[in-house]
This record gives sequence, C-alpha cells and structure tokens, in this order.
Amino acid sequence: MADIHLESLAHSYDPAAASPEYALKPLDMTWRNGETYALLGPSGCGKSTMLNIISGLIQPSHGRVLFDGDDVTGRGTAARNIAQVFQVPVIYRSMTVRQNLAFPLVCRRRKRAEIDRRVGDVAELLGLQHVLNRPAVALTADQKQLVSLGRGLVRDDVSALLLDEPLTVIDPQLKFELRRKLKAVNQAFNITMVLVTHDQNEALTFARSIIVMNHGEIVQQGDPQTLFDNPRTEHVGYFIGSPAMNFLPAAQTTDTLAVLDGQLQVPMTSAMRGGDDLKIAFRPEHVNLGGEGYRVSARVERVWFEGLDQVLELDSGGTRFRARLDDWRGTVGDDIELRVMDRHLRVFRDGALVET
Ligand SMILES: Nc1ncnc2c1ncn2[C@@H]1O[C@H](COP(=O)(O)OP(=O)(O)OP(=O)(O)O)[C@@H](O)[C@H]1O
Repeated sequence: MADIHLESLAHSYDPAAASPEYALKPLDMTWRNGETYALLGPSGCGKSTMLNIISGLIQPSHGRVLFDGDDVTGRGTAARNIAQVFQVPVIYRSMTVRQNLAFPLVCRRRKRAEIDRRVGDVAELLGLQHVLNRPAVALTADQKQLVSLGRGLVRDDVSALLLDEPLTVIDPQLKFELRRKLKAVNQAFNITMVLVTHDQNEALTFARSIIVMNHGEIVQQGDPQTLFDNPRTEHVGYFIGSPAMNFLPAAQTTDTLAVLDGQLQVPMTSAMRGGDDLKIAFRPEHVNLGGEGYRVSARVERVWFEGLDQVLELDSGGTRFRARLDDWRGTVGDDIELRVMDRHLRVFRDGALVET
C-alpha cells in the first residue's frame, strides 16, 4: 500500500507529432493511501488514460509516477502491485471460482493454508462462499465481476485497486450492493480505490474524493458536498447534481448583476467587473415555495418526478430555470411564486466561479 504521486505528468498518444494532442494535460496530484476516489467526466476526457498510467499499462509521455516516493514510471503493472478491474469481467474460464480467486497467490507460491484463509475471507466479504466450487463460466455477469474483483483483493500487498467502469455489466439493483461491498473492502483492508465512471451518482455514493475531468484536465477535486455547493466551473455545476445547476445570463448595472427581470440581484464586486460572460447560478434544490430568499414569479412549463421530488421547469420573462420541490401541488401552466435562497447564489465569470 502506498501514496501515489503523479509528478509533472502529461500524456500524448502521439508525442512525436508536429503538434501533439494531449489526452492528459500537465498535472500534479497525490492519491492518498486508503482513500476512495472517483474519476468522473464525459467520454474521452482522459479517465482511462490516467488509470492506465497509474497501473503501468501506459507509459506516460511526460513526467513521473511515484509510489511512496519510489519512481515506478518504467515498471509494469505486476511490479507495481496494482489490481485492476475492467468493464468486462476477466475470469479464467477453465477454473472454478475458488481456483480463480486463489490464482494470484498460487502464482506467488504462497502456502496452501494462507491461500485457503485469504480465499475464504474474500469469498465471505463478496458473498461468493456458496459458489466457490462452481465453474467460473457458469456464473452470472455480476458474479463474474465479483470474481474479478476478488482476484484483486485476495493479495495483501496491492498498492491500489483500480476500477475502470466495473459496474457497467452489473444489474442496476445489484450496483448499490456492489458499491457497498467495495466500501466494506476499503474499510477492512485500508486499500486505496480509484473508480472511473461517467455516472455522477456512482461517483458521489462511492468516493470520499471526486476528481472531475474535462478535456484531459482536472477541473476540480473535492468531497461531494464541496462540489455540490461550490463548483469551480460551469462544467462541474452541470456535471454534478440532478438536475444540473441553473446558470442564468446576468445583466450588469454599475452596482449590481441581475437576472429574471431584476427579481434576483447580487452586488457587483471588483472580481466580476469587466467580464463579458457573467452568470448568476443556483441549484434547483435551493428554490423553495416559501421561506427566506429572493421572491421570483414564474410559470410552470414542465414537471417530472425524480425520486419523491418533482422537478419544475419554469419560465420567468423568457428565462428558463429549474426547481426541485417535494411539496408542490399544481399543474403545468400555473403561475407561481418561489423563493431562491440568497446564500446559495453563485456568480460565474467566463465559465469560472467568482470567489466572494
Ligand atoms: N490508444 C489510443 N491511441 C490514441 N488515442 C487514444 C488512445 N486511447 C485513448 N485515446 C484518446 O485519448 C483521449 C482520452 O481517452 P480516454 O479513453 O482516456 O478517455 P475516457 O475519459 O476514459 O473515455 P471513456 O469514458 O469513453 O472510456 C480521447 O481523445 C481518446 O480518443
């Protein structure tokens, strides 16, 4: 187990090109031992490239990978003691589940008693005891994925467990259960886990630290609450939260920024001045039917359920925004009055949060 440090790291799949494209733009970051991380971002933003550089499947075109200060950049996956689980389960088809789980320890010539003990522990943790003697090919897709995972966990020397969209093949109802098991594994073995996903719910329910990526860059890293309350860019505001944050183009006067025909205003600060693209933003969760905040009148244009809440798409003077409410009784076409909580208003200038 180790702290993993990426030092001045960048990666181009074609570094010799006249003007190379970078799948990962220059970055420095540390992955702390025992922490749970999620790499979250749209398709093609560089998540798998980052994961494969940590595991040693890809040599970075620039920079170094350090495990507890030791430079492992030139070493392969086996030498780094990394366990990696992919989207599609990898099982040894001719073996039983027990033999699959034992395989990494057999290869390392561990003693029979140790192998039996570790296989038993992992099978119990993952709920695979009752299928240990079955042929692995006879399992369901999600059980096979548990076997892939178990093979990574059976060793006591792994530096990190890297999970590249491993829940895609899993039945939606079992995803929750598997995430719970992964968390139990993290706690039982204090093993660093990095989950790659483009599903924000998966990221937010699994990891203590979320790394949001876009176009080969880390745009923000933080715990779920920080990303929800203070997204540093519009991209994070759109990507985290369902429905996405409301971003309303603001009109400027000398002293204020205003949206919704002046119903909602914030004082202009020096950091906001001079920007072409100024927006006032707020979460649909921070719009209520009563209580404190700016009074806003709007017409209900559309309504749909998300869980027990209703999401209202509203129009106020031609500007659309959304509210997430648990206590609304009405119909499409109603004119209603809402409150937007002032302490949750954020201002974005040219796509970036204005710090206040
Ligand atoms: N082997 C490769 N050769 C050339 N370009 C590649 C290769 N693998 C990935 N890329 C490019 O690098 C960029 C990042 O890809 P990567 O697979 O890391 O993204 P991702 O966020 O994991 O995407 P996805 O969620 O679709 O798996 C993309 O533009 C992709 O086309």
